[in-house]
Amino acid sequence: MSDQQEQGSSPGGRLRQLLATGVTLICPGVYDGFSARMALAAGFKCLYMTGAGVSMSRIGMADLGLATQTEMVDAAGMIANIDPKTPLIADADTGYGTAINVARTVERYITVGVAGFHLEDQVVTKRCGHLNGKECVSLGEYLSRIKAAVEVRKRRRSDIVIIARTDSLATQGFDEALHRLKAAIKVGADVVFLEAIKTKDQLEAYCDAFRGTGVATLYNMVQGSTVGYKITPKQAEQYGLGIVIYPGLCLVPAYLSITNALRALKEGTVEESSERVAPQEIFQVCGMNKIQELDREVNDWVQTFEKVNE
Ligand SMILES: C[C@](O)(C(=O)O)[C@H](CC(=O)O)C(=O)O
Repeated sequence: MSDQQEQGSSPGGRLRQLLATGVTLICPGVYDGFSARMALAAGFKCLYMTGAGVSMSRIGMADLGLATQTEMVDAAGMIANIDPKTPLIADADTGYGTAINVARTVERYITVGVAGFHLEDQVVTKRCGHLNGKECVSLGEYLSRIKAAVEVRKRRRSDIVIIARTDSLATQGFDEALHRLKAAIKVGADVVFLEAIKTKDQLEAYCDAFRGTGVATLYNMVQGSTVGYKITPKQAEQYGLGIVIYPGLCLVPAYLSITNALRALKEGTVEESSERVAPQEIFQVCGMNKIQELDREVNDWVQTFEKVNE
């Protein structure tokens, strides 16, 4: 019996079940197999694949719209399948082109087992939502992206969760941003994501606008951002937010710790570091026991087979 059959639901279905509980879904941002393994070991119910993290870890580039559809799909598929029972929300940026590119992105996210994804209205040469100088496409072009995603979901009989993100708060203001999110919901998106909320008032108005509508609201907690308004998980629950993503949760500690370790090696003080971990401990987080168990089972089977067929 496959993992999906065992759960009686698809990745999208599992994410929908979590959203239906009404409890704020706290999603750590992961960007590669290692960070995903650590988040799974920590027991999170849902993971978020940060595009910024994938861009930096996979191609060594800042979040400036350089990661391709292929790179994003590969990363998402690998992460989603480490533990298929834990749903993955993946960044789909702008969908990587026009409506037909969006359609292909969604097709491929469905195929590789992504549970939900967010699609935004920045121009294709996008940038991190917490940077200055963003540009957004027209409402019509934005909705064509959402519509393409909705159509693919329907044609594939999929229940993948479509999260409509707008970056237009920075470019056109709060009312237009809200208008875009409401329009995206009418087209068929499931969840809204107002990017780079700056103030408590904006956050409250955002939550009020969707309270009682059955539409879950996503909040992007970019810790350390000089732009975004910061809240705690407890406050997120009080606001009634549906999902909170933490894109930098793994990325920032990795940056700080690795930089320190490199500095220590450069300065010749590496041996003094007290925080050593045995390789076995890390390999175990990355599935060593299960892999070796399977290897032993196969070897035992081969031995029995050889004996019987001597
Ligand atoms: C959410 C986001 O799209 C991401 O890639 O994780 C980024 C986060 C970041 O760059 O820190 C964003 O545009 O907010």
